[in-house]
Amino acid sequence: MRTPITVTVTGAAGQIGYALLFRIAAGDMLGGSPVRLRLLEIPQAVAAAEGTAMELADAAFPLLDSVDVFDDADAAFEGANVALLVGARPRTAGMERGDLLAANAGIFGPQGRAIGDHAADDIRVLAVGNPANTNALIAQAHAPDVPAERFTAMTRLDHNRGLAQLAAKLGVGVGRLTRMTVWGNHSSTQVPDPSHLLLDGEPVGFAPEWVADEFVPTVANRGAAIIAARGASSAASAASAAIDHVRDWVLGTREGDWVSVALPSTGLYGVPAGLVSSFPATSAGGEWQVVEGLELSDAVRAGIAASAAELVAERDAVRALGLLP
Ligand SMILES: NC(=O)C1=CN([C@@H]2O[C@H](COP(=O)(O)OP(=O)(O)OC[C@H]3O[C@@H](n4cnc5c(N)ncnc54)[C@H](O)[C@@H]3O)[C@@H](O)[C@H]2O)C=CC1
Ligand SMILES: O=C([O-])CC(=O)C(=O)O
Repeated sequence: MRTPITVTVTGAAGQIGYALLFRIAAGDMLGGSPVRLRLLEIPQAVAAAEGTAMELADAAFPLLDSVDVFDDADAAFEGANVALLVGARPRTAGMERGDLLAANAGIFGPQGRAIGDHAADDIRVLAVGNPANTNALIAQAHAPDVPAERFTAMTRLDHNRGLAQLAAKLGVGVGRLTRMTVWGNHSSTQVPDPSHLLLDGEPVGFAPEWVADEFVPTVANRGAAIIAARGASSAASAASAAIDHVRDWVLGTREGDWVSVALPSTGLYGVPAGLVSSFPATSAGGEWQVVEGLELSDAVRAGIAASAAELVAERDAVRALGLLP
């Protein structure tokens, strides 16, 4: 039997956690490797996480080696090869963006430190909890001994939402489409960009008016549309996107395709170095490589700059609160 891979999931008793854990345990994320799950929750939600652990046992997944529940980050990240940071402080009525950033810095800073102190040397981190990009940056800044590029944030749901809209527009299955791109922050300033899309390997053009007036707003506001329809934010689709992100990172992206990943910028495409921003990227050998040299329209270039400015403002707000080392 292959060596089990240790996966720590925070916010395990939440709605994304409930969808995510069963997919991981079923073997959807790690190419058939056995998995050890370590679940982190706040003390009030530990009982609920224990209940989910009981259900995971009852599903009798052949690849599930063990499930342990913790309310202590140091213990939860011990030996972790993959960390899925899903638990976050949601925005509540009357809460300013600065309050939200501060509350989450109080979660992601200590978790970053615990990852640096306790995780395995090959740790790979995906921040899902919002504001995901800045939460990834905060965690990364608290783990200086871990290579910065091991900290990523999730824009794969936006990427997949974009693919779904394009497939519907073209009247084809999503499996025939490659090279969708999302740039920037996982927020309403994100830049969904279909300009490099291929259908069966061939370029497809879209009217700039349709892209600007329908496609971009539909993808960027899809999270809010789901909340309006469901009365709760996207959960199973978010879990599915997290599975896609980690699977592609560990096992590699498809030949000829790329995906959207928020990772620490090296300055490419004018995004200030260090910000965790979404780029088109391929993965091979367990490492993301940003796709370089793409030609960008003026609209996309301006959108990337505006989304980067929002990320700078988020970073500076956290820094001003003394929450970045
Ligand atoms: N990046 C993306 O594309 C998406 C991100 N999200 C975000 O994912 C996050 C989770 O969403 P849901 O599962 O629907 O929320 P939820 O509220 O159902 O669950 C969150 C869980 O996190 C736990 N938690 C809070 N603080 C924690 C801490 N310090 N350590 C461990 N656990 C902690 C809570 O007890 C709760 O069980 C939210 O921030 C949401 O906005 C949601 C959809 C898409
Ligand atoms: O909008 C939200 O609150 C949840 C989210 O990040 C998304 O669905 O993209």
